[in-house]
Amino acid sequence: MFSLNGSSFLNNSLSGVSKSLTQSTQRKISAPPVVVASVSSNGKPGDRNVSVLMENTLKEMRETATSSSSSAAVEQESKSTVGGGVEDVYGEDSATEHQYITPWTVTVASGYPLLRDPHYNKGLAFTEKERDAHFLRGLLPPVVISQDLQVKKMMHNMRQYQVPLQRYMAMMDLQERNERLFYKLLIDNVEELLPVVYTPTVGEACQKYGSIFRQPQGLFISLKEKGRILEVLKNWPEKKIQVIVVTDGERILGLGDLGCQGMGIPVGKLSLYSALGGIRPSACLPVTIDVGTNNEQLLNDEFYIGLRRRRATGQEYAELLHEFMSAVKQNYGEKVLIQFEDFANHNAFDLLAKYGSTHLVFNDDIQGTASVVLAGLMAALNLVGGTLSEHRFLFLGAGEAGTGIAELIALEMSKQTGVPVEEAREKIWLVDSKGLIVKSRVESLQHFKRPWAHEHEPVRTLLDAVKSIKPTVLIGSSGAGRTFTKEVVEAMASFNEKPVILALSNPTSQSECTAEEAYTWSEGRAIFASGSPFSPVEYNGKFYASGQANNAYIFPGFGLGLIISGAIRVHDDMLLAASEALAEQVSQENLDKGLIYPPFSNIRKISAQIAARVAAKAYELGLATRLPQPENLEAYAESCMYSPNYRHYR
Ligand SMILES: NC(=O)C1=CN([C@@H]2O[C@H](COP(=O)(O)OP(=O)(O)OC[C@H]3O[C@@H](n4cnc5c(N)ncnc54)[C@H](OP(=O)(O)O)[C@@H]3O)[C@@H](O)[C@H]2O)C=CC1
Ligand SMILES: CC(=O)C(=O)O
Ligand SMILES: [Mg+2]
Repeated sequence: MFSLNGSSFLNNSLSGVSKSLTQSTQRKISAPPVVVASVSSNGKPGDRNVSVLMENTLKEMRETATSSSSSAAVEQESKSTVGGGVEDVYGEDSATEHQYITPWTVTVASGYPLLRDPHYNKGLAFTEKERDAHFLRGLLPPVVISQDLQVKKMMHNMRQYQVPLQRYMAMMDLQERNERLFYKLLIDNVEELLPVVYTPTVGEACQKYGSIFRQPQGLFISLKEKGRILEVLKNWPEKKIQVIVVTDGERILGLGDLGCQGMGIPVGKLSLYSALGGIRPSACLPVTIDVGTNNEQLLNDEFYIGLRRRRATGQEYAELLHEFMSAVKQNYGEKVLIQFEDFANHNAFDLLAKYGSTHLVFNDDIQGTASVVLAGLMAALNLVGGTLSEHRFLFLGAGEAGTGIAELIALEMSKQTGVPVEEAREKIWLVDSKGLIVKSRVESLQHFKRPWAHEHEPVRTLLDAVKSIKPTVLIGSSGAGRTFTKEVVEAMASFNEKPVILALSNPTSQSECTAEEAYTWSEGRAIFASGSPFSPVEYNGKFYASGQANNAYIFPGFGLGLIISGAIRVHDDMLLAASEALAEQVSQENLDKGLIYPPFSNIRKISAQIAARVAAKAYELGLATRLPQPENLEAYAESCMYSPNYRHYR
């Protein structure tokens, strides 16, 4: 924990601040948009104590600068000329060797640094008045344009890039250059840009992260930092963190172990938290835990950015994760949301179980995916008829996504019908890489598969499982592309008037089938949605638009709901509430087009509704700490949402 280390630190550091601020305030006293501090390793930039200290000092020095009498600080300055030189400006010389001093740089972000500060930069949108007030004259060409025109220009430029990765890099550059413009662009063009900052392009970006790496985004916590994670957290410039998305890079989308290069995922997910869910960007912290990688290609890649060793496992892994979880709680408190993302299933379930009762944790792949798929199924019932428990479900893939979804469906069935969850599970079947999960395999199954081992003779292939189970709903969550073959889709279409087919695996290359395949092979009868987006498909002169069954519909609003209610734990009923809220947003017009998800263009409104329902559930369950409960949770959620429009600088 940062300590002022007695009064010597305070005195020495303040004398330096005094001088620097006196100079700043002489230059420009009015309204600095930001105070930037560069400090030694004991005083962290942005540390709450330091910030308060500096803000107070800044205020004090403004008064000092306008006062004709000499202040105590100035006296201190003039006295401290002991160690040589004309003046001991920063108190370096008057400090003994045993005292700590702080190499302060206190500046107002005006002029050139203001243009280089992504939080405050507005580029050509700085007004004439702002250009005068903030020393920007000559640093920008004469034209002043609106943020809307900047958006139009950026979109025009983006559309020139033919290669998706170039668009991704352009977006990342923009995020690093002008944060508000980045979010405005993303919010105003969400359907076009989601595939750029998120799946599928983010997958390619992670694969090539080492080569395209320019600026670090987020915190990298590796085994090298063991024993020092709290210290590392304090290096992050923002202190009021509300959401952390953390990965260890072992199961990045359906692309496998990408080690430290998985960082693209927390960065992408958090940009959606802000754009789609309205969480302030400064409250979001992307983290990658680097325990090595088993990806030989990366280990041999000279541009690889992570630890060049094989993955730590067992105690070594658990200890690092535990230190991280403890440090997060110590640094940010009980109510910071920790979203586990793209961990391999042999760690994901255990981490969720271990920290679910002590931290506000949410596994997006297990829980967020479950909630989004359940919502899609609730909407699909309007097209295919029947209740949830009147359908039969078959999954290809029995990992985090597959068993997570299956469990939430069973829970919802149980709530609707009153039958025990164990009985509800009997309507749900899963296939893994070894075939249908059946009772005779139970001993060799991982714990999360065991509840799904039903009485049935062994079945090796998906096609045989489809023929035997005759599901009404087929869900792909295997990460294995093109596994819904023509025969599989045709079989589904042979005994279902409207087969529901969800190809959840990401990115596009891993999708179990394409939209075109689903519609063509089912003769236009499939109700289809996929994890990564597909363009509309023409079949027999009719256009079919498929929806995107992706947890991006859920986690931003879900997280917002937890935050606005001050929830301290995640509960399954909150996932059900989120599913209901999302399903209700599917209009008759959407359904008429065969869509089981609403368009992303309306996502902020949808997120506010999800947030309101999740928050209401948190209050109902006694898990909310923000009291009293706001009367209108939806209006409250909307009022809390970050807006990327530029602010005016005085
Ligand atoms: N659309 C969305 O919102 C989301 C999509 N996903 C996607 O789902 C996929 C899986 O993720 P997740 O569940 O976390 O991964 P896991 O690794 O936890 O699970 C994968 C499962 O698929 C099985 N499997 C793999 N290959 C085959 C194959 N060829 N035939 C049959 N079964 C196979 C595995 O079998 P075994 O156990 O025998 O190894 C395992 O049961 C990924 O592509 C991911 O991107 C994930 C989360 C959200
Ligand atoms: C969408 C997502 O979380 C995944 O594919 O892992
Ligand atoms: Mg994921």
